[in-house]
Amino acid sequence: ELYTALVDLKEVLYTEGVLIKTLETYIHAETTKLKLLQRYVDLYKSQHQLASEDVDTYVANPINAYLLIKRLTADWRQVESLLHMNLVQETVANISAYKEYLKFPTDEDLNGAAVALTRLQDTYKLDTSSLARGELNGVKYSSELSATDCFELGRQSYNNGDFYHTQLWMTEADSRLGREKNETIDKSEILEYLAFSTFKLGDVPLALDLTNKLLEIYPNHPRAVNNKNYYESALAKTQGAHKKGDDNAYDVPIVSDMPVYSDSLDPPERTLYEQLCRGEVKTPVEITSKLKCYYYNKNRDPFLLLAPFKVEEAYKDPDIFIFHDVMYDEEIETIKNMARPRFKRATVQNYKTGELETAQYRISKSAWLKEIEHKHVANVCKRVVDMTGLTVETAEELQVVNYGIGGHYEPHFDFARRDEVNAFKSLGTGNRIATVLFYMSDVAQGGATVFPHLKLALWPKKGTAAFWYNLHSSGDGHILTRHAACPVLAGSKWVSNKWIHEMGQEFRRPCDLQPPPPELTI
Ligand SMILES: O=C(O)CCC(=O)C(=O)O
Ligand SMILES: [Fe+2]
Repeated sequence: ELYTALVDLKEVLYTEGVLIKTLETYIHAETTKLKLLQRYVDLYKSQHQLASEDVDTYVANPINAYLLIKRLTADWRQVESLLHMNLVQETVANISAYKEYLKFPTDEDLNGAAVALTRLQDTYKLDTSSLARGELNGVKYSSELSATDCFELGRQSYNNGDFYHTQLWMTEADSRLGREKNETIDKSEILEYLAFSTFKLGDVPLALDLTNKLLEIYPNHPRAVNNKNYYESALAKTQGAHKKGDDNAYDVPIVSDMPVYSDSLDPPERTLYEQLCRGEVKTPVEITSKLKCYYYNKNRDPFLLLAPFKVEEAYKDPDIFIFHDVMYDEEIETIKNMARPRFKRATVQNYKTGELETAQYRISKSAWLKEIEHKHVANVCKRVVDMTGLTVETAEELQVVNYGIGGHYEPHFDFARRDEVNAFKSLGTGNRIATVLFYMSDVAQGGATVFPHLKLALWPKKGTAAFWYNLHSSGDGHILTRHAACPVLAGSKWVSNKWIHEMGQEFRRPCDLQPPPPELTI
């Protein structure tokens, strides 16, 4: 599960470096061996040539006789030992040994990275050709993808049953192949996947066309021959149906042309979420016109009188605040270094069973840090008290999160809903009353925290923190605090969460006598 965070990719890059060195060493040894053999051959040839010119004279000479025999005994043993030298075995053994202590990505990682790319493609509406050119939203970052790279992306999508992206990437592979001097993949392979995904998406005439193209290359391709027959009969049926006026045209499974990631988001929420991620939706002016920025010192802490918090209101009702410069670079470095070796793939609580499990809708790595472990962690927690006026006695430990390629967290609530099994029960401190979300990095592109119901996007800025109450003062969950972490498009995103619980806040945030409107609770 390397694709879940960028930190691990650095280790993979190191592995690649070791493999390059190993291969170079092997090639060097093999070249030296071949050069030596070449030298023997040259020597043998020149002597042999000489002998062949006048065989009788040559063998009659005792020195020549001696040399000839020596060449095929002592010298030949050297040649044989060179031939026996098994450099391949040695190299392969070395590489196997590396598997013990170097990080190698798995096929699951490859699939994860491919899914992440296609997710970015959808969320940020990236067109396939630009992506293949190494461009992300018009910014050229990486090297280009070859036809075979595009083909592999298509194949991964195909294996996931995602025919929409199979078609996109196989089409791109085909057009790239047409421009390649040294072709990196066989056209017939592309055509086979392209035809089948096209068929699955319901375009039988095009699938037949593509299959015919494949048959031009390999007239006896067994699967293509079968498919051609199948498509032709499907089309014949269709034409019959048309004549009969049957509108249900094709006798083929027509799958939806857009992939379905998770069933938890209703389509309008997904649309808003993605629009916010792309920065296409702005918070309504009725809200933004009421927002203020100010200096703040709730606890009248003498230190804070000198350096009060810089607060920016991001939303009103529910109130969402941005605190500027509340985590220092030194603290961020400490926290990152402590988290790195403990990172685990982030889990989510199964809503029905209460079990923790990994899920496609939350892809990141996270670790928990205790206050007692380092003064920097303790200072950050103390700051949370000053910022919020709440106690952190009952809060969870600091959760550090790193998002890698396409890492994201789809819309969710931080609090536990009434019908959730076991949520936070073992903690015995009540529900998550408030969230403080520290941004520990800037993000080159993507990675906003968005609140779809509020049409609000918070863009990560290193050292700032967002703060909001998840619960109404009645203790009911606030439906409008639903939020998400958009996929990271470029760069690496680091955040940490301090989740503050209900218990102990009785006098700090008194309960309201007025219950909230039912439509705002969940
Ligand atoms: O990373 C973000 O922007 C939000 C993270 C979040 O919502 C969470 O971890 O609960
Ligand atoms: Fe959250």
